[in-house]
Amino acid sequence: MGDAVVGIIGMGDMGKMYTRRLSEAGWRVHACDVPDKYDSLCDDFKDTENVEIFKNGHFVSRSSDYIIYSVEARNIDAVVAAYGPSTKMGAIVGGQTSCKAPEIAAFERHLPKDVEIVSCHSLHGPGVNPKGQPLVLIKHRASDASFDLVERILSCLGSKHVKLTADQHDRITADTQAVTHAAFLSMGTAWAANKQFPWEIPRYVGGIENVKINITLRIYSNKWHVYAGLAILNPSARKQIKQYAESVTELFKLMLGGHREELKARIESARQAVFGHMEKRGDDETELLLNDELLDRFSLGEKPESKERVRNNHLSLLAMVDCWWKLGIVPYDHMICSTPLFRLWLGITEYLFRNPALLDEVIDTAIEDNTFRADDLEFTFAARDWSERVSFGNMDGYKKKFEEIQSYFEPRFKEATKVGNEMIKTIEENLRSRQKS
Ligand SMILES: NC(=O)C1=CN([C@@H]2O[C@H](COP(=O)(O)OP(=O)(O)OC[C@H]3O[C@@H](n4cnc5c(N)ncnc54)[C@H](OP(=O)(O)O)[C@@H]3O)[C@@H](O)[C@H]2O)C=CC1
Ligand SMILES: O=C(O)C(=O)Cc1ccc(O)cc1
Repeated sequence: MGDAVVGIIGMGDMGKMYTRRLSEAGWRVHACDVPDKYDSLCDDFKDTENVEIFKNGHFVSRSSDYIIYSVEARNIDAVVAAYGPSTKMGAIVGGQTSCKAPEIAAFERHLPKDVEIVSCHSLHGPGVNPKGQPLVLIKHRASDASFDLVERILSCLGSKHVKLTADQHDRITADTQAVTHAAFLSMGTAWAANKQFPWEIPRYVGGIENVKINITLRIYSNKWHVYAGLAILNPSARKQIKQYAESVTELFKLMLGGHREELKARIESARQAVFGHMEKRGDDETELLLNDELLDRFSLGEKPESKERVRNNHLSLLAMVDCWWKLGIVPYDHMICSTPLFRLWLGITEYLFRNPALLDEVIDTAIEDNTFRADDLEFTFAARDWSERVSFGNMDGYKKKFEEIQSYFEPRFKEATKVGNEMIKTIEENLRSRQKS
């Protein structure tokens, strides 16, 4: 490989994943975490060729040609302030944080002027194979040659390079990530509030419900700071999450009031705005992202004996499409820059909205069936509460709530991660083979 040394500051899940893949591809990697983890990191990487662990970011910065900050978004300013001035003259610096506005601001504030800036963002978690997944690259302050070098270095991930500005990145990820997480966080909050493990209740098992359960558990098994950072530090995210909470509230009020025609008309307008273009095309691309057989395969619980699907009003999905409509978002426009969770989320909303019989059933259920009222009430409270914590920029409040619910679901994480990984892998393979054919 070339002579360039890659520096990684922050050896958490993402930093380690990058270090392993880059070093396997033959790049020399200089890495560090906080000084307390020096010994354990040295131990972890003692047999890994091409990797050298350093005590802190000064040593990494002064000796590396492309330095990637892979730390918590909320710490980015302090960490760049500490190590940025030690950057090797003429080196390139980037970051892996999920929200670029604060990262770029920190680079501009603290890096010497001779240092170039090319940032990145892998749009998947550390446990997902990066091959074929989108990797956003941001040429913020760099020559073409430096940008080419970064592309060459990161090409070993096998990801799809998506070139954006920092601003475009934040607007798209607010649509794809922040609001998607808000929906799943709210589902988990409602289940915990009602003391449910949804896979243990027969009416929750199967199809769309499997995706809801697996993704919710996947999110809660992760670190709070990832989700807090990308929601609270991204200025566009607040508006999306707030609209989602408003859509949930307004639709729930229509259901409670028994306003069938109004509910129906509103859902139809949202459907037209988000999925209407597909009806007009009639080509292969309009095939559904997900199907029954695929959706039914990944369950944490036993499927009930009776084949009959249990009705649900799917408030969380109705509100998502309502929210996209109100904000003028066409989610398919963001596919090039989407995460596996977003594709699954879009997959299940599409599954509902492009099936007229199912959508009619959902409306009937919403108006006539009281079985879900308690769940929907808690879900509505939850969506609003998450939105408020995000709007107030309340990191501590976010952490407290997240960790409380996390501990409720904790006993099932091991199994859920296994099933969730398998689900993502299979569904992604299915999507890929469809794109090829
Ligand atoms: N997890 C995911 O799915 C994805 C995350 N990201 C983004 O990547 C970044 C890293 O995420 P992830 O790896 O999951 O998080 P982790 O918490 O696993 O890793 C961050 C690491 O940075 C360390 N760190 C903090 N301050 C310093 C410092 N001054 N010097 C050196 N190391 C430091 C942390 O130590 P300590 O714990 O002691 O603070 C921690 O080990 C985040 O910004 C996240 O938003 C991007 C794509 C996917
Ligand atoms: O797919 C998702 O939305 C995830 O939850 C994983 C994730 C988290 C943070 C990122 O910056 C990118 C991907």
